[in-house]
Amino acid sequence: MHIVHLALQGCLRSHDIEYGITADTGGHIRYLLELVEASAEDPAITRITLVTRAFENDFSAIDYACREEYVGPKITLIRLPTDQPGYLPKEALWTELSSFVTAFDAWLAALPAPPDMLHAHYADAGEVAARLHARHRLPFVFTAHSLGRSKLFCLEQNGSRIGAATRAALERRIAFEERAIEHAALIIASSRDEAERQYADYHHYDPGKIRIIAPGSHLTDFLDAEPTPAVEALLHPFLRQPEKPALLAIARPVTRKNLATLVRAFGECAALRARANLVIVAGVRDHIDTLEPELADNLHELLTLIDDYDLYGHIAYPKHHAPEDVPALYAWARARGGIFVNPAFNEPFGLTLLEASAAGLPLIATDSGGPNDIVEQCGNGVLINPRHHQALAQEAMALFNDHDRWQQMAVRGRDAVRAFDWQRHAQRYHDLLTRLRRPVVDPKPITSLLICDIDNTLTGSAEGISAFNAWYAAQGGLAFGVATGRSFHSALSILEQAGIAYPRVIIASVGAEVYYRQADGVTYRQDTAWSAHLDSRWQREAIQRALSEITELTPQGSLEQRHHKLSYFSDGDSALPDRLKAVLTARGLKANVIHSHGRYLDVLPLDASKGLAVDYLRAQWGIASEALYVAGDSGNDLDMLRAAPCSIVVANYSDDLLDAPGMAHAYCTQAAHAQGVIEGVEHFRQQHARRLGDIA
Ligand SMILES: O=c1ccn([C@@H]2O[C@H](COP(=O)(O)OP(=O)(O)O[C@H]3O[C@H](CO)[C@@H](O)[C@H](O)[C@H]3O)[C@@H](O)[C@H]2O)c(=O)[nH]1
Ligand SMILES: O=P(O)(O)OC[C@H]1O[C@](O)(CO)[C@@H](O)[C@@H]1O
Repeated sequence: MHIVHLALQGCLRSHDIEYGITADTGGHIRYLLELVEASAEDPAITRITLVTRAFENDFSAIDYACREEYVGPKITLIRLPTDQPGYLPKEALWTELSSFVTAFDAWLAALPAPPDMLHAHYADAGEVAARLHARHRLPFVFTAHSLGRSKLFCLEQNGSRIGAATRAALERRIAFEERAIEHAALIIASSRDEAERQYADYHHYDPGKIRIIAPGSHLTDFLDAEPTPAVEALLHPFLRQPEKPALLAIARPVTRKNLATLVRAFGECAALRARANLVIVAGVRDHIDTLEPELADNLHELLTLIDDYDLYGHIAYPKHHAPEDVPALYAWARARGGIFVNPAFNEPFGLTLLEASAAGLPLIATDSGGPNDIVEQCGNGVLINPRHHQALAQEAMALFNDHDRWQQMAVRGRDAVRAFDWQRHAQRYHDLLTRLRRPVVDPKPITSLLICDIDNTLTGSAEGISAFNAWYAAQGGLAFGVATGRSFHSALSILEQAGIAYPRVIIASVGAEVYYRQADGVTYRQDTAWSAHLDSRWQREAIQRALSEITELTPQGSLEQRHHKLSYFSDGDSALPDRLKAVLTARGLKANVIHSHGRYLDVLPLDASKGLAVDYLRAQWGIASEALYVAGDSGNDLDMLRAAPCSIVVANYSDDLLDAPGMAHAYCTQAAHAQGVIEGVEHFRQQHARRLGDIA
């Protein structure tokens, strides 16, 4: 397979990236280079070409006009010249897109065969890919890296003065993103926040086309890093007591990264200044005033704040650093019991958080964007509102004052961050590309339907999953689907991670959403008729208001809240659901309340539950009730298990499922997890065959 990656902005080269030399030379370049390196290891990938724009420059000694650069044995970087010869920031690149497309067309025409897939990185490349798609029907994948709507929203929320030119540039970028989202065959997001919140603000948002594959990082560089004399030489001249713990930030000095709030947090908290140093690594520069205006303005603001708070001797802000200094910078901070801080107004994902975690630094990060996912998965930090500098200072002091907590976070982060792995990313990425190119044809017609819960029903045993996949592949007209409390993206992520066959249908968010797999075998389409049906009797705001007064309920994280699902943690009292229903009824409100695992409590429209969604599907597909199998293990599976005649409870069940009323007909398997599912289906098939035999 030949994959062509398009990435137009910033200073892209094969090695020694000058991060921060321009506002657009940042994480997307690291992401891209590390992705293609991992991608090239797969023998199925025969060739990878990175295509960018050639430009002349006077701000760096590197030649960015050179037409071709070797990146690796299968990887080449091609630079295509456009009408204007000089460097252009991403806001001005749109003027060159037409001539870039013309140059790309000529390059394409000279290839012996068209590439198998295009992959566009960031809005401008997304627009180029959409135009190429219109001409050549080349399928393309889109990775936004940072979405314009989230940025605009954050700037507005922050009360920043948005000039007419900035607004126009953002609106153009958003229009490009809309076109890329509309025409891409597949969108790769890095986090649930990005897939479910950031993309959701777009008119062409189509959740079924988005897959979350978290990036990796060259973690070993950071896991094994040690402080170096070079880093000491960079930092120590700034600091009166370099041995003190440090708050460390590494980010391009763009407004979105909000480094000024970090300086304010430090400058205004005397206790923090007494306790720690502040280290800000914000790109590389020779003269501030020769940088792009946004970078120069932000650096001027930082210097002014440093001066106003008189932070000399307490803060380091080196002018230069080499790529190999970066792991050593984190290690230097770890050796002093430091903390990594990312106070961005919005961070789409945040590669620095992976790097810091691997280096063993606890995190204080913005609660807006990808850090939600990273901190939840790694359990090694706290999220803060990036507008509240006092909260940042308080959290830092609390962590510095609790060495055991610091230590736990450091250990947990180093361990958990290993899940962010480029090899695994590349495997899932290639699998999706292969399926897009050669769709798997589903057997028709569907004669029976198996709906399984995911967690602890399908998952829980790797051998069980292999057996299930092999068994399912041999089933003719049986369609397999899942019904889960997870969101659609979270469900797909766990299925892909666990290596479970792609379901034909996904009933997500406890029955609140239904998605069907498309003919391409990869993407899904949401059932909008089901959503419209749920809308009719759902008063979300009023229900949420009423429940906010119930002290035994604590809302789950914001990503668990869906349009048709409100999720809480309960105090475990089994009488709580009935009390909640009474509270709602007293206000003329109605909802379905589902309690599971003793602590999760989901409030759904009266017409939504796993069971109701399964029944809707059965009716739609005309499946006979004896040909519908459902399998589950816990409380939120109860209503579908009760309703289906072929009801399978896997041996490892919980929530006293079998003692619940209406479950006498269920079959409890001997085998646990996915093996139990196979056993259950076979059991009901044999039972059915015996009955037919008896009748005959
Ligand atoms: O002075 C600096 C500043 C940054 N970096 C490196 O540059 C990368 C920055 O990546 P990231 O923290 O992810 O931020 P962005 O540059 O803003 O990258 C964009 O693209 C990334 C990849 O998709 C996403 O993770 C981000 O959220 C998105 O804003 C990291 O490896 C840093 O170590 C340096 O080496 N030196
Ligand atoms: O701050 P913005 O405008 O969202 O842009 C994000 C920037 O981050 C990057 O990913 C940096 O690598 C670029 O693609 C882009 O210029």
